[in-house]
Amino acid sequence: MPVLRALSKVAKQALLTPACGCQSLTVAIRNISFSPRQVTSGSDASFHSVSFSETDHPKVLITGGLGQLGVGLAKLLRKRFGKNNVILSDIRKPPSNVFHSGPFIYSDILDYKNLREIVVNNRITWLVHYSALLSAVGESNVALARAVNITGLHNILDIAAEHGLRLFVPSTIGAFGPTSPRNPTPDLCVQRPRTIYGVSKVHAELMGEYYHHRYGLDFRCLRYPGIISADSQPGGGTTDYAVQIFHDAVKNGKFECNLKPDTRLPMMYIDDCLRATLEVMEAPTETLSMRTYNINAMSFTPEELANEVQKQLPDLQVTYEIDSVRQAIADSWPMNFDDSNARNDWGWKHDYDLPELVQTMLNFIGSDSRIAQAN
Ligand SMILES: NC(=O)c1ccc[n+]([C@@H]2O[C@H](COP(=O)([O-])OP(=O)(O)OC[C@H]3O[C@@H](n4cnc5c(N)ncnc54)[C@H](O)[C@@H]3O)[C@@H](O)[C@H]2O)c1
Ligand SMILES: C[C@@H](O)[C@H](N)C(=O)O
Repeated sequence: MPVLRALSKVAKQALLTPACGCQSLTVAIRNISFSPRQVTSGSDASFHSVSFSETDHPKVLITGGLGQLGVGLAKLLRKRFGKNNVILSDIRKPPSNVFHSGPFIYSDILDYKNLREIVVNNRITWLVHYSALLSAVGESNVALARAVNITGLHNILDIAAEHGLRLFVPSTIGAFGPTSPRNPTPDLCVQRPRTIYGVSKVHAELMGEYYHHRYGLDFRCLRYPGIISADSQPGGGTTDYAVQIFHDAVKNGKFECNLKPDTRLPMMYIDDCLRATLEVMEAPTETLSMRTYNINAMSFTPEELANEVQKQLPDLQVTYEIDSVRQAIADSWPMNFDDSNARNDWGWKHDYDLPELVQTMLNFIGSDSRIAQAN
């Protein structure tokens, strides 16, 4: 007991003044008798208990890493920081190529103790929080979406604040709703989304910014548009059609679209999205005038995308069978995204517009299916 009391005293003394200048705070303790969930001051990562000066590179944990975006991000970060400095995690079993490409670990974000153990044992300094249920799948299981997207986020925020991590949480065009300005949608405006996904993402933006101002958490957030990738499948979103069209066009020459032909949404090729994520994580604190930024590349309708694909594959037949849930969601989302703050503050610039996107996707999927046919 005296040891615990002494440790508790040391821990209390270590509490510093939060960024807002208000009194030092201890975040609620979760089952830890002598280690208060303390958080330290300043809006920079420089106070970290394991700071970048102690290690050559950040030590990164990616949650929900087996979805559409995580594997690609791990590849990019491993190139930059070294294979063993980036740990992918998920609750699913990784395919063998992913398992053998670098460290993988089981992590359920609803298990706070397990998360904390991973962060401590691996001396994590950056946390990229990708676990989520996306918009369409969230509407089919609201209770699970609420647990993963909201309760899970609370665990992540507390772990990150307690261990002085730099935390990236993606938000989305889905964080806006029918009463937001839709063409274009600025960073700061009314946000009244009508999906559990959108509500949970607005909550994440606000909680992250609150922890930043109150406790000095180095929280960074980008609102991604719909992301289009060739080698990874989307996980139940409203923008999935813009990935599926390429696979169906190459394999069957036919595509049935579940959104109306004139549904305009902001979109981005995955390489731009992952690069933006790395860039905002590496941006010097003083360049960030905000903690949540819109980023964008292009904006198109299913009809415009189909026309561009048909320039390469003129025989492609496109029909429309509208999914009412997805259509209602899409109709409430931004048509165009104003990302001027990201461009001005930390130099965001996309590489892929619609023609390059289509060419790249067709090259990738075409060469993949040629390899499959040859085998
Ligand atoms: N893909 C897009 O178009 C897009 C656009 C905007 C924002 N985002 C955001 O980017 C992030 C990654 O998106 P994605 O497309 O890779 O999503 P995804 O649905 O493909 O993958 C999410 C992953 O989370 C995992 N997961 C679910 N419950 C979990 C739990 N309890 N613990 C740990 N992991 C769990 C799933 O197994 C899955 O692998 C998400 O937060 C998403 O909201 C994605
Ligand atoms: C836009 C994004 O957040 C995701 N692709 C979805 O449609 O749900």
